[in-house]
Amino acid sequence: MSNLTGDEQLQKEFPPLKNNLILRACRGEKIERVPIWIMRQAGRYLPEYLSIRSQHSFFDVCRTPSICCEVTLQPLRRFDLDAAIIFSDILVVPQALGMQVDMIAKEGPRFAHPLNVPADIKTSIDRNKKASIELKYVYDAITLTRHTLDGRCPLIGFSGAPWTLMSYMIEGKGSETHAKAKKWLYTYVEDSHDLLQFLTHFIIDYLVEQVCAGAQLLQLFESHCVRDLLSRRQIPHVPLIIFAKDAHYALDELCSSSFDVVGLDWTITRKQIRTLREKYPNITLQGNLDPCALYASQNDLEKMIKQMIEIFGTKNYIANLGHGIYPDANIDNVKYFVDTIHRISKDIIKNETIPKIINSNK
Ligand SMILES: Cc1c2[nH]c(c1CCC(=O)O)Cc1[nH]c(c(CCC(=O)O)c1C)Cc1[nH]c(c(CCC(=O)O)c1C)Cc1[nH]c(c(C)c1CCC(=O)O)C2
Repeated sequence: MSNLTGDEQLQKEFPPLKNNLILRACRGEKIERVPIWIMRQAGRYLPEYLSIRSQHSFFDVCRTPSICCEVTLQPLRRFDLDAAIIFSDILVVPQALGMQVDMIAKEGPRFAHPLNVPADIKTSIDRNKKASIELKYVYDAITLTRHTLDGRCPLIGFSGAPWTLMSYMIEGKGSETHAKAKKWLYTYVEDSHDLLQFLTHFIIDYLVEQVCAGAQLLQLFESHCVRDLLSRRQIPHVPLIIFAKDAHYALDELCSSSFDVVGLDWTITRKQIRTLREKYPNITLQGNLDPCALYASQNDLEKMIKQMIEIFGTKNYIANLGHGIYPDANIDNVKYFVDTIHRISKDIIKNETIPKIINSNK
């Protein structure tokens, strides 16, 4: 393991951290309230984000550190969040490798030339590209944002996982079935393996550089099947979160791999959560409120939040949605979600400690 954690980051003289709740939750330490952040917390449900997007394209926002920093901090001005996540997208990686990706309004990302056959890898991907060079704008944005945060809370870096990225590179856009990408796996076994291997190395360099630039946690997005790709690699010591959407069949694998935190999507049932809690008491779980719960009345929302905290418990837990927030989310309810998680969990933790103090005085 590299010794990067404290020392190299300190050389950048980042301001001291005032709120390390989420880092403590990742380590299963004592916390005074449950930490919360929201997937896609910077995004289209915020008018101030839409205002920036009316002047800059999506990838221009990602590539301009000052604008990226501004957008990253927007949700923190409104809500009492316990982490910031650097504004970017998982598809900056295929871009860095030489593929053209455009963000089309109301449709999502589109690749100009997706991979159709293995021969396309040679023409579309430049294997000499280095994550440290091609994605420097991300590291600059991370360093600037960490300074601007002024220690308010930790900054999360992220990447798409290899199979998710490979799937996008082949499908050329989001896909329900991933049939084209899965067909590759069966038809071009060696080429698929080789591409995944290459992406794995590139992504690990990318994550390491993000930590060097100031990222204090990392989240890996794997929208499909997952295998533990990081265990033997040199990721500097920051907590690693895996969020694997639709991975209900792989939860055991995720919990027994080398991740510190397993993010659960909103379809994971209470029964499954209870089982995971019993089997893996030292794994921190993250999630998993249905993003649609934000459409509910605050009364109903509070009930759902209470239930969620009851099932997850307050220890080894990071509250979040079970998927990225939707563009039509109700902003008042987002604030209510964040504040209610804090309020309810604070009360529970207080009540848990009072009887112990009384007992110890006896
Ligand atoms: C698959 C995937 C992508 N991007 C991402 C994933 C993995 C998570 C998941 O499964 O949703 C991850 C992502 N995308 C974005 C972030 C920023 C950080 C954050 O606030 O969480 C993160 C972490 C910004 C974004 N990425 C995108 C937007 C909206 C684009 C816009 O501003 O026009 C944002 C804020 C666009 C995007 N980017 C992607 C899609 C499919 C889309 C279109 C769908 C949509 O519109 O929500 C690829």
